Amino acid sequence: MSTPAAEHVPGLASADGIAARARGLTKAYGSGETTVLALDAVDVDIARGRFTAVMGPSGSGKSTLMHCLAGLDTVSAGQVWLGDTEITGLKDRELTRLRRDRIGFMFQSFNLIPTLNAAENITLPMDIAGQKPDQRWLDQVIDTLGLRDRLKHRPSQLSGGQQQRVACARALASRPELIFADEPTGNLDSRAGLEVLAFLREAVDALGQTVVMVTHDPGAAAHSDLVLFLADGRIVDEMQRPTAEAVLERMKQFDVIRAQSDGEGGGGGPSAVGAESGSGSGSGEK
Ligand SMILES: Nc1ncnc2c1ncn2[C@@H]1O[C@H](COP(=O)(O)OP(=O)(O)OP(=O)(O)O)[C@@H](O)[C@H]1O
Repeated sequence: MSTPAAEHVPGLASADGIAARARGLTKAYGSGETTVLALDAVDVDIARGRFTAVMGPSGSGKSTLMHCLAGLDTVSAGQVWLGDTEITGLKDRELTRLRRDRIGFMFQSFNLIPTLNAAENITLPMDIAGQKPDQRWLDQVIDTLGLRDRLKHRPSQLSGGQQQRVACARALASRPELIFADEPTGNLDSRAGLEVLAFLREAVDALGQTVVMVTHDPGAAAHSDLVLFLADGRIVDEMQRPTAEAVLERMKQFDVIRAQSDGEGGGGGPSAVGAESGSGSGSGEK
C-alpha cells in the first residue's frame, strides 16, 4: 500500500487538529545517583487523522513517551493533553476511564484471551466497560481487516498475522481518538507484518483514525506520515513522507554519533545529533 503525502505540518495544525500534545514532558526513573532521565522536556503534537511513527536507538525513550502520552505512566514534570483534556494530574480512576473510552492499544504480544473467539476478543474491552459497540462501525472494522470469516475462531486457530489483526480490531472497536501501537509487527513474519501495517494505514486513510506507532523497523516507519526521532530522551529530528531508505540512513547517523561519543569516553548528548537529515523537514518540535 502506498503512503499518501502528508499535508500536516507539525506545530502548525489548528487546535482541533491535535489528538495529543505534550509540553516540557519530563520523566525520570529512580532517584539520586541512579536517576535515569528517560524523557527530557519533550514538546510534541500528535496530528489527528495521521499516522505517526516514533523511532530511535534502544533506550532513547520511545516506550516511555508512548506510555506518558497514553496515561499509562505518570510524568515527572510537564503537561500532556489528550485532545483538550489535560491528563497530567488526573486521578487513577479518571485515567483508567479515559484510557478505556478514548485510547486503543496494540502491543507486540497480541494479548488475546485464549478461551475467547475472535469476535469476543474484539469486543471484550467494551463488554467490560458495559458499552455497546456501534455495529456499523464494528462491521466496517471487521471487513477492513478481513476478519469476517475468522470471527468464531479462537486465537490458537489463527495465524500470528490474523491474531495481530484481531488485536488491531480490538484497538479500533470503540473508535478511539488515538491508537498507540508498540512494535505491532515485532512478533510477525515480514508478510504478516506488512499486512498489519497496511491495515493500520487503512485505519488512518479509510477510517480516519489517529495512530502512533513505536518501531525499530525503518520499513514499518515508512508506512507512516511522519517519523519522530528520539535520542537520549529528546525529539531530535522528524521526517515527513518517510521512505525506508531515508529512515535507515537517518538511523545510521545515530550509530555513528554513538560510536564517536563512545570513542571520546561518552557524553554525546542529543544536541550532537540530528543536524541535517535527508528528507527531514527541519521544522516543528525539536
Ligand atoms: N521502569 C523503569 N525503571 C528504571 N528505568 C527505566 C524504566 N523504564 C525505562 N527506563 C529507562 O528509561 C530509558 C528509556 O527507556 P524506554 O524503554 O522508554 O526506551 P526505548 O527507546 O523504548 O527502548 P527500546 O527500544 O530498547 O525498547 C532507558 O534508559 C531505560 O533503561
